[in-house]
Amino acid sequence: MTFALNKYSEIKSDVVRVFLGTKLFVALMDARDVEIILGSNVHIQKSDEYALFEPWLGDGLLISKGEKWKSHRKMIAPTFHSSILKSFMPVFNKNAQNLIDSFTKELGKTFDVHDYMSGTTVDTLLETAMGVKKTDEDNTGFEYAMSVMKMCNILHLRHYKIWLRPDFIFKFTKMCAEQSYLLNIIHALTRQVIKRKKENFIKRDEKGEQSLYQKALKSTTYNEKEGTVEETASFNYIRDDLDENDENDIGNDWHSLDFMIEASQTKGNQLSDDEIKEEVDTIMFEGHDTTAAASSFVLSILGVHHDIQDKVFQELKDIFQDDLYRPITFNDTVQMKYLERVILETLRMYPPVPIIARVVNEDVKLGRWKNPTQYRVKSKHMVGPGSSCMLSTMFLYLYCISGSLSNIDKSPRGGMKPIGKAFCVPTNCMPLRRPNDTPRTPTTYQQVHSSGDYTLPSGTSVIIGTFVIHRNPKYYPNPEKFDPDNFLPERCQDRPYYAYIPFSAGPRSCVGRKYAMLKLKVLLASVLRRFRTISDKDEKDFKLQADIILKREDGFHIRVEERVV
Ligand code: HEM
Repeated sequence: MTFALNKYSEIKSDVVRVFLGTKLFVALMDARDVEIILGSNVHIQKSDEYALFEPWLGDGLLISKGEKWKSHRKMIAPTFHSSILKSFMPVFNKNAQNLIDSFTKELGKTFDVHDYMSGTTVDTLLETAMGVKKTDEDNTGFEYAMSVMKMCNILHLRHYKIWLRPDFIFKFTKMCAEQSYLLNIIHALTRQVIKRKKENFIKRDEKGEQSLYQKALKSTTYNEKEGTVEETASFNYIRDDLDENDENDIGNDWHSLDFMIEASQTKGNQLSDDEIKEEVDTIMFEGHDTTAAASSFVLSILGVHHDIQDKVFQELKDIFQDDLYRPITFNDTVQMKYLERVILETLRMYPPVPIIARVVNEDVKLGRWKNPTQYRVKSKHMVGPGSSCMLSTMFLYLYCISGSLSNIDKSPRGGMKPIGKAFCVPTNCMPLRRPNDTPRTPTTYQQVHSSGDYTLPSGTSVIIGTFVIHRNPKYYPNPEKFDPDNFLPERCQDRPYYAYIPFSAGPRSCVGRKYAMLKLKVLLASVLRRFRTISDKDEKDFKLQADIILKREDGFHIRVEERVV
């Protein structure tokens, strides 16, 4: 990633294009160009690279397109409404306590915090979004998390080793058998969960219980442009854990999956059992690995910046006062302003989803946001054979995971090792051509210095490099410095909205972002009010792993010390 960033600093280009064979990829680095794509209701189709997820996620929300995506999104978005999320607070607190118990056993040792964050995240998701409780002996969360991690590694390898992409070749590899084995574990869990919840729904329906889904729809409006749900009335039937005796308390038995099942039975919604399964798999994948990476980055980065960690602790002391270890309420999380800035800054520097890709199905003019400037490339910025440019660097990190299936299990967290600079995209230098020219052979790339009047031809795969945009000095004056104050309101106000997109933005943005922020606050506040985290490595020595989800290749190793209060 650092390599990618250095290259970007050298090139200073807002648009970079690459031909892989006849396929055109264009990377956008200017927030205003990014807005043209992400902010649009038209360019919402994911690029072909997402197709490898299909055996796992089917045609779920992450990949689906057209009317199917639109209607499912509309159905699922209300299930992440903040008032519903409040009812998850007791589960977040319980899982935070489990995490603290695990950390207590690690006192004085160096350990990889990602292992714990990953297991906890799956358990929390199962219990909140899916409504499945686990017993103390139950290892489902961990087993599932490990399977997800290994599946990501396989997908990664197929992105990188393009000859493994066609199914007719892939099915003859050992990896295919491993994939089937892992998908069996993953899908068995989702099938079992759905079956149980459906039985519950039928019982509730027979008893004539009220329809929460209908109420949720009545109390919200769906903002199609932003893909978000807005509250039009209060959900007073959902209990905040601050309320002692709420007569509208319906208990904690309702979860996103219940809503989905109920929605599927509601007139006008077409949602088959298979479709529910696809959405459950999607939510479990999207909601797990991203949050585990984000929380692990926060804990290791605070282990480096002790002054910032002390400020977080001071804020927590001010909020909890004499009762430092009491369960965290939703109201407490609203007061965690500094911790929130720490999380936002971590997601800026280490966005769990470092790249987003879309395909445009019509010509798209960039640079509409300004007077078209001269379409130019400085010759010193041209890229010669065997050298690199920003987009190939992005591919480098997308594809630079080496290793065969045999080493999946050997690496510390079931991950593979990057081969770094050994990767090279075959290139040949070519003069800049107008967008509609036909590509030359075999693979070419070059950068356009500014987006100017550039037009993305229909069929282009558009790459949005969140990681690079988040470190652009145009938007963040000192981008390599971890500074939570980047998110003070006065600093945010002049920054383009699309210069900060850890959850993507626009109609296809992350449906679980509020859930993620709430859960991160509860888990992190619970850990940080009890322990001080210490990293023996400096931030500059963090080795970032080019993965579908951004991680540390060297592992998230920290030590924890109990705080003396
Ligand atoms: C820190 C945590 C998270 C981050 C950084 C994150 C980031 C993202 C990003 C960047 C996308 C767009 C991906 C793309 O266009 O390729 C996305 C989509 C999505 N996320 Fe998240 N996410 C997080 C947590 C969650 C959680 C907790 C859930 C659910 C419980 C969730 C569910 C989804 C779903 C269903 C989509 C697909 C939405 C659509 O295409 O309509 N995410 N997320």
